[in-house]
Amino acid sequence: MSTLYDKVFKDHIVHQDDTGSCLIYIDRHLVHEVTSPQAFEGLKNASRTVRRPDCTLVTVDHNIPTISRVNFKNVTTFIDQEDSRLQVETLEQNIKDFNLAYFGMTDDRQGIVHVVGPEQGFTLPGTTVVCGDSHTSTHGAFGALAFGIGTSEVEHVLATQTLIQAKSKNMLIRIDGELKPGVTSKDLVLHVIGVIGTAGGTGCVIEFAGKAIRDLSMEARMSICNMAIEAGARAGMIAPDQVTFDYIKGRPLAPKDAEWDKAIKYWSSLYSDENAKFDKEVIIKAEDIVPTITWGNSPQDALPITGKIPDPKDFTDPIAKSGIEAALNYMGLTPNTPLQDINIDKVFIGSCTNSRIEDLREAAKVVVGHKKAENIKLALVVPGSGLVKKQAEAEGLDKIFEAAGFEWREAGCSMCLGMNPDILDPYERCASTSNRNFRGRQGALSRTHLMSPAMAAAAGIIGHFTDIRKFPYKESKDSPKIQLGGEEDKELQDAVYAHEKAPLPAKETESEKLADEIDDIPPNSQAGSNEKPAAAGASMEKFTVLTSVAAPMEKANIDTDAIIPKQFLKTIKRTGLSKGLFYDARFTKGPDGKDVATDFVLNVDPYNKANIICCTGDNFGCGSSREHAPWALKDFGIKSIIAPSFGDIFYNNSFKNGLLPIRLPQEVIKEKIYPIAKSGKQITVDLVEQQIKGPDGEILVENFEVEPFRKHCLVNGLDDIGITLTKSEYIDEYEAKRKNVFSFIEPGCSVVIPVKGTKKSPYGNTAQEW
Ligand SMILES: CC(C)[C@H](C(=O)O)[C@@H](O)C(=O)O
Ligand code: SF4
Repeated sequence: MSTLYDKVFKDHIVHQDDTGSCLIYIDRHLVHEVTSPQAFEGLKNASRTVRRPDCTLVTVDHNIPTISRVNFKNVTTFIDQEDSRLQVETLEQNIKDFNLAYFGMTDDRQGIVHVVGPEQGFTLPGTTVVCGDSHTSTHGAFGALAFGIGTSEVEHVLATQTLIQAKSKNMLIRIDGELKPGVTSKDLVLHVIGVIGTAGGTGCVIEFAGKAIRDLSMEARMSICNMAIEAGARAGMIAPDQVTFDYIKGRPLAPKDAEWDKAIKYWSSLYSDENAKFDKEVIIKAEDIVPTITWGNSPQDALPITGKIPDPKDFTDPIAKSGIEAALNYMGLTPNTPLQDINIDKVFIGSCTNSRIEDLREAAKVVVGHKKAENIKLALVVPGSGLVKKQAEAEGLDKIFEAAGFEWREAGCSMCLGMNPDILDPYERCASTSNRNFRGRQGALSRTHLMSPAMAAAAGIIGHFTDIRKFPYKESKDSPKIQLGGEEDKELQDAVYAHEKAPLPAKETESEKLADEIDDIPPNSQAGSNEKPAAAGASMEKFTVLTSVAAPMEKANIDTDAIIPKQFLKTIKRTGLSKGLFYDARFTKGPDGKDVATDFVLNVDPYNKANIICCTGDNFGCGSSREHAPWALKDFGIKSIIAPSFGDIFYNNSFKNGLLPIRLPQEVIKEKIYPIAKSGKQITVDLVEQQIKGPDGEILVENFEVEPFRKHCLVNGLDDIGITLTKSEYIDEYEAKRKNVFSFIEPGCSVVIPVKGTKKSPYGNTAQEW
């Protein structure tokens, strides 16, 4: 009895060593400019090549301006921001150096990686899909095992086409029944995150199932899996079905003819067996979901549009209470204000969550015949790819938006993250279809509220948040017919906070037991320590015993945007990031515009020299896959972080950089470690003994958990690309089998056709005009 995830994982195991650590094969690797420069540099330094250029597809999305490209000549003249330009130029140079398939800015196929992959048929059911980007979870909508990775892992995949992975837990989220009119997949996923919390899926691969999911289009399914990462999950998956097959058929990189038939046969076996065991199950009734928006700085701060801003007085848990107070303060909101009374300044329709053609159609249906409200300074519509843009223009959607005063742009990440010129000014409030409402996400001091495309468009027309079910649609014969739901408000408003009070019970199941057993196996002495340093890459500083003061932090959901804000991601190096660490918390601007240090804990003696962080709140390092977060921590001198739970990608990235994240029960941290941290006394983290000791050598934690393979690498200072390359015979063997059994995914990008009017080349890259 296997789950969908179990099946896909099993079919990709290249090798499993006696520590239980698995080497899995990666079928599809998407690459963008932000998380790849250091990876390519690593390859070059080690004289390594890209193992499978045919499995590697590259585009540019985060840094590019979204203004008209009519006068585009090349990125050097087109991109004004120096650091953005350098990142894109570096990417283009790497594409040439490694001969990779690339959709550049003159190509209609360019766009946000997570829009491009599915659109091209590069993303296929049952494949493993990775990218140095957390929203790679999007591709799970096809029944692919798709997850974000850090830059070290990008390098690992480029060099070996594999990754070292531990098996995650299985979580089922079943949505029974039917969604009511006016309720979209974005409302559904925001509701789910509101209910389970941003740490609800930690350590799990979530399978979304149930009638409400089956009824959704592929694009709507993608919006759901896209945000699985916001629920803390490693990945989100939906079993492929006829809707999936119909979407893929005929796409440029999809299998054809006999290979198509062979593919369908395999893809049809990809579902969770009837009695398959899930470690966690959540069942939600679709009828209970109403249009949902966020109010705070975490995607779990989701409320029905009929609700009101929470009141900290209603919360007893000190972390939840102070978290709400801080969010209200940042967001400029007053407790108990009805959401629909809140005015906005800007609208952003776009991002890898909601920039596909169906999203634009939904927004256009709302906008048609209306004008944007007077208080709206800017309403941006940014298609997810050049092809989405073309399609929308063919349908006349651009004209509808422009007639209403909305701006129609070129494809890119745009204001989702603001690594490009599209940003909010300080204190501006935005109705946004993106996926993260973290502090400063859309610009310094920006205020982001997440919602569906129809709700964002409607807010742009009315000038404040509004219930789409009451919106006065105009002109369109196919405007949705909507009836309002019954008594939903109070109960729903409470339901979405359930996660603050009672975390979901996690029963010990088969896979958990297996994981525990694997943890008990002693480290494999063959896995690297006897290798020659050149092969095994003994390049990391060793971690054995560390004694230091621990900087106390009493906060949940410390996201990687907070650890290192977006402006510091434009570097092409791994070092020099300590200034950016917790930048918005550590610095404020003085009257002369210069940075002035705040009293943030890491600025204050003795914690300004701390090597350890002790955090009492859940989910440290949630959000983005940026490896810049551990790089910045390391640069500052932090070597270990103790917290009740971590964002999965951050946890992984930390080990790759010689940092030791330690998960401990919250009570243990609060009772035994936090008071010592607060007192400014030192603690000792002993990785060899897996113990934490107090200032007088007393044992505070007898045996903390760490996977044997990770411990082995840290204690010996081993980089795992070297270790994996010693297993290349297993990779060869797997590839031979893949060629035969999974022949339908073999062609990959080798069939990418170069842009018109240029020379042909095997991967389309050398043929492109830059
Ligand atoms: C830049 C990239 C690492 C990041 C991510 O991983 O998510 C970005 O896409 C984001 O949305 O924050
Ligand atoms: S979340 Fe935003 S910044 Fe990240 S990949 Fe998606 S669109 Fe780009």
